[in-house]
Amino acid sequence: MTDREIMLSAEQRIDELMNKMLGSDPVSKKQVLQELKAVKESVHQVTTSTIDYQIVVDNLDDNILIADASETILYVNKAYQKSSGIPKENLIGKTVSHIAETTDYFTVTTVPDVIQKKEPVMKLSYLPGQKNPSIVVGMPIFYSNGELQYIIATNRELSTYTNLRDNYNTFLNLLSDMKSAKNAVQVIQETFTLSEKQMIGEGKEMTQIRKFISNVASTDATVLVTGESGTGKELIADAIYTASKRNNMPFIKINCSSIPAQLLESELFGYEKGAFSGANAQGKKGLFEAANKGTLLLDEIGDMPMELQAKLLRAIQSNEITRVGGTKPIPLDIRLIASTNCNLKAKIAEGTFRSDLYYRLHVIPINVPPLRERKDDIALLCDHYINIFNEKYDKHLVLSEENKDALIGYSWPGNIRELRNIMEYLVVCASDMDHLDNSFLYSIFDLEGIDSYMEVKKNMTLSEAVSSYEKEFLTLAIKDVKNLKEASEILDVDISTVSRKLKQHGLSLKK
Ligand SMILES: Nc1ncnc2c1ncn2[C@@H]1O[C@H](COP(=O)(O)OP(=O)(O)OP(=O)(O)O)[C@@H](O)[C@H]1O
Repeated sequence: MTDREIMLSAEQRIDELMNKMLGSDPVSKKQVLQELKAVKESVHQVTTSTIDYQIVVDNLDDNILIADASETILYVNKAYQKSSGIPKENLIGKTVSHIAETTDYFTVTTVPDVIQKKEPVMKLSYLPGQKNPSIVVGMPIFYSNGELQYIIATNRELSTYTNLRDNYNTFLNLLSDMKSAKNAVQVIQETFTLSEKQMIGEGKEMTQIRKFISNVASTDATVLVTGESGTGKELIADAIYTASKRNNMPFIKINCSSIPAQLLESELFGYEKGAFSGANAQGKKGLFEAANKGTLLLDEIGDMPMELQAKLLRAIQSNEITRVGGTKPIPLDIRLIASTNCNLKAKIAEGTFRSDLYYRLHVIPINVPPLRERKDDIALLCDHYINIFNEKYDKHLVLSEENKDALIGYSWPGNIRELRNIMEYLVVCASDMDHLDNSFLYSIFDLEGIDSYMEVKKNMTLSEAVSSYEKEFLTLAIKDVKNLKEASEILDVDISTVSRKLKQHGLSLKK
């Protein structure tokens, strides 16, 4: 039985009892008491075992109005009275249409529509005194025989939903910021994970860098590694850490440009509890604290926001940090390595990098030259990566001397990262060719690197240079050409000349 049915049955029993007492049949006092006791028990069951829904609905934040099938208002909650400014005594017992006619509160009402349609109705309405529209919803409640019993009308300011959506978007943004912050940090606990990566290069530049690494590794001096992207700055930082006496302590690598600026400070320096909304209630250790006694690599330091540069400078100068929202300095013992592919001097000149920080970091500078300036290493690096990828993909690619000359001639704008990628591509895509033609190599080179390739060819006679240029020019010109006629049109020479020139340079059109 529902609570309502229990109460109705109790009411019915009391009526019967009263009729009995008033009727001609005599009823004993004992009998009356017994009956009343049973009624009391069933009422008690309802009042003690169920939630007092009236209190709940009274205190809901949504405006709630309940009307019956004749539009008569039966109930309004506190929120409704507050937002309408009409006390419940002026509403209860009146019809919705009457209130709509006599007050300006009901500009839009759903109750008559629900009565007419016998289905939920939703409308937008401006309630007096509200800047934003509200969503008004009317819900029908039916008796078990399908007759309309009540209409429950609720309304809520639309801004609540839009705020919710904005909060949700903020939450999503925060989540994606946190994800990118997580990816921007690498924590190395032991050296062996790094030892797989060999540093290749026997040329004078790499020999000097190796010597430098072995000299500085044992000290705690700050190192600033500069060089173009892909030249091996991170590998050098790894080598310094591996050879240092801190190699059994954590090595934390942070890519400053990948952590969203608004998170960088708290990621680096940590925060105290309650420092900002959304923060962990207990506060959090920053990466500086996590790297204590170990090594910290600040990669892409040139992208660090100016405000944080001041805090970083203080931390380096005083060997202590203060968490965001905190006042207590925390002493630290960290070996710092910074790296960048930016020209920090130029950044200082344009006012985006602090010169005092630059000089604090520039204690031991290591500049890694681009690959085009250490050509002696190119063939070694190619062989190194070809071996690695041959083994990985179970292939047997061998580069010819001619291939190596072309690879040495290329200017590698993406440096060793590009070389590594091209070697992987060759092993995967060209190891089944009978002969790896240089024209295939040119076709996968970055055009930027090919342009500079032309500039770097020195120590040649004019006719050698012309012939070499002609070959490369033809290689590029016929890259996407299907037949000799098309090639002759592009080059503006007759077909027999194209054919002769291609033969002379050992080139052929793509099948
Ligand atoms: N001397 C080297 N011998 C073998 N591989 C190298 C050498 N230097 C770099 N590499 C490889 O080249 C790739 C790029 O190196 P790394 O990430 O250290 O460059 P980076 O200068 O830090 O680049 P970025 O500035 O873009 O972060 C890596 O795969 C690395 O292992």
